[in-house]
Amino acid sequence: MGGRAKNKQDVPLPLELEKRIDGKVTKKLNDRLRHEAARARKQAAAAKRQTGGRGAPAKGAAKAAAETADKAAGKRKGPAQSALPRKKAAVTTTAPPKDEDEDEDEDDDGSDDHDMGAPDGGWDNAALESDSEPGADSFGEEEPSDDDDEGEEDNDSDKEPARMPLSLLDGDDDDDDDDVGGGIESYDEFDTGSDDDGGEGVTFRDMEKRSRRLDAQREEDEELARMEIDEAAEVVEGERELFALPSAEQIAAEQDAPPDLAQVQLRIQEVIRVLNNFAQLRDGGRPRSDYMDQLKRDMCFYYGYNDYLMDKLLQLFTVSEAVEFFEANEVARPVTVRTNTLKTRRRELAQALINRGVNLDPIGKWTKVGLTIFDSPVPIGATPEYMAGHYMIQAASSFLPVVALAPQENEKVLDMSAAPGGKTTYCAALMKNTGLVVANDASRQRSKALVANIHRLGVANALVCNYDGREFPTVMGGFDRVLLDAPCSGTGVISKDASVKTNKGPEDFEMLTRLQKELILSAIDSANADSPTGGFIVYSTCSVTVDENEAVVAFALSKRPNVRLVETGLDFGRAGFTSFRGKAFHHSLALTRRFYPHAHNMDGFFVAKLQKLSNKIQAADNSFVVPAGSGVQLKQQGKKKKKAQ
Ligand SMILES: C[S@@+](CC[C@H](N)C(=O)[O-])C[C@H]1O[C@@H](n2cnc3c(N)ncnc32)[C@H](O)[C@@H]1O
Repeated sequence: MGGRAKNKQDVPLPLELEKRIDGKVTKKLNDRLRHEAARARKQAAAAKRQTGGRGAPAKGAAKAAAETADKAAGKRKGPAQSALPRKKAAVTTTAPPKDEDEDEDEDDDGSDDHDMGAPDGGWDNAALESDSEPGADSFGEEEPSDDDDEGEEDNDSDKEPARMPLSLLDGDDDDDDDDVGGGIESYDEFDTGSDDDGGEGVTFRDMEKRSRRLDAQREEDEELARMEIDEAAEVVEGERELFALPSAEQIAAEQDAPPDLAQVQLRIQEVIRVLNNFAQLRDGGRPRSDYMDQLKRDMCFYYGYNDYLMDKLLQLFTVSEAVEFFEANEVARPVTVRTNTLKTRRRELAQALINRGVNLDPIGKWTKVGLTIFDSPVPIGATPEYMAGHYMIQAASSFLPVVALAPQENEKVLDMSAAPGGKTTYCAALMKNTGLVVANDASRQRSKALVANIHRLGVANALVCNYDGREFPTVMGGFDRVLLDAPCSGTGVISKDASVKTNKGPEDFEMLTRLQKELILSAIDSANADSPTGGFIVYSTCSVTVDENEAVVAFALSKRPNVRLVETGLDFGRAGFTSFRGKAFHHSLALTRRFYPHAHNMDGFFVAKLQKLSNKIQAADNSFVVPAGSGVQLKQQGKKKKKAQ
């Protein structure tokens, strides 16, 4: 289990690290750093003016201002922290103005910088937006104006950098902006005050002097503004080139060190940024595979997947979308219920639950029986309505195969792997308790819940049995519709069962896909192509891997040319893959539907609908094979028997 999996709470980052994060956080941080640098310079300029612009003292103030700004920006020298990816030019992008650059190497203590910024608020921007003013303000008060001794400055620079009290790290961005504005205002006031030297009356010459000083001041301000803009551009540009993959030594050191989730999360973002703009942001000649390898390592650790599954899932998505998928798997899907229309109507059920204080909404336009439960003061699996069978707690995705199957009244329907019965009972409801639903499941144990649900929901047209689905055609056949909600790896329901992340290896997928292929052939063979109303088979899984979905359906199409894919009737979801990793599937695979937690806010799911066109299969030698199960075979055998008699 990876760090992220163990600790779903977002990770507070040290300021030092926050500085490097792409996007909103980085922008805010950069804004803050620029504010601080500008404020420091302005304060230095103010100090300079205060001393009449007489060189040395102002220089000391400016240097101190720059030092404070740099410290606030986490600027440091010395060896990079072990195993941290180095960011080229990261320091220079937030550097103070030129006249202070000479001291850049001296102002670094760096030992405790991580203490500065670990925000309590976690991985949001709150703490980032807070902690600039106190340092800058205290700087303004603390710095002696007459310290221009280089030696002393050097010594000062070796001192422990002043740390901001943690209590001061809790402000917000607005405060920050206000204070920047406030700084400028007080600067103006201060400056105006300085003109009233000695309380002398204002003379024309004074006015000229003041005017010249104001002009000089304006020029200085404009220069500062230009520098700020240049600096901002430099930061953006710098960031583009900053990230470098860790060296082998750094990776080794990282493996020996305690896990650092924040660092890994940061690197995931950086690598994705590089991969998304590889030509511009790659590090020298490093190939894409180096970045992918690092990304996989980091994501396995951060999200807690084994290498095999990580590889498999990364094949499905762009790296950015893969992260969305992994993130969505860390969040529970909304609780949803299906109204049992054998006993009530959705409106009545909703009213009854609302009367109990339940906060709910319809799931969406695509279903007339689903409700999303946002919160409930009572356990939703123990209300009187639940006990009375007015609803089934059922994932929204689990409605989809039944919607696609669309069983009709008086039909004969097979649910080949039915336990615990969410789909069986939905079929029965759509069929208004008419016809027959054969609810089969190989597991006797799981069938107990199936039977219980059938009873609770008042299903009267179901027959429960426990065959291995692979032998079903030899047991019973001639179904109008067959649902195969196949046993699968569960990669679509990781938010419900995180053990999938680590407990599925190649042998599981091999075993499962073999079983799925055998089951789908059985499901096809159990359907009657001559059904006046049906002849349909729906194959579904709660997995997102291609092996268990498109590849299984493609296999079925190749082995059973008497079926074809048809529209599922689901007007959302993504089209299935028609090719994957160099392998082309039949173009009709686009008719299958994929659902993802990050895209559809429901469990990952796959739905394919097949129509059986004939009960016979034409063999290579042009003879016809009639597999057991369709019902036709029995008739033919009967005919043969009659002939023989
Ligand atoms: C995804 S679950 C079915 C969920 C069910 N359709 C529902 O909606 O409640 C897969 C089921 O397949 C059953 N199963 C596994 N191997 C089987 C086999 N060879 N034949 C029939 N059922 C099998 C499992 O016992 C499990 O209950």
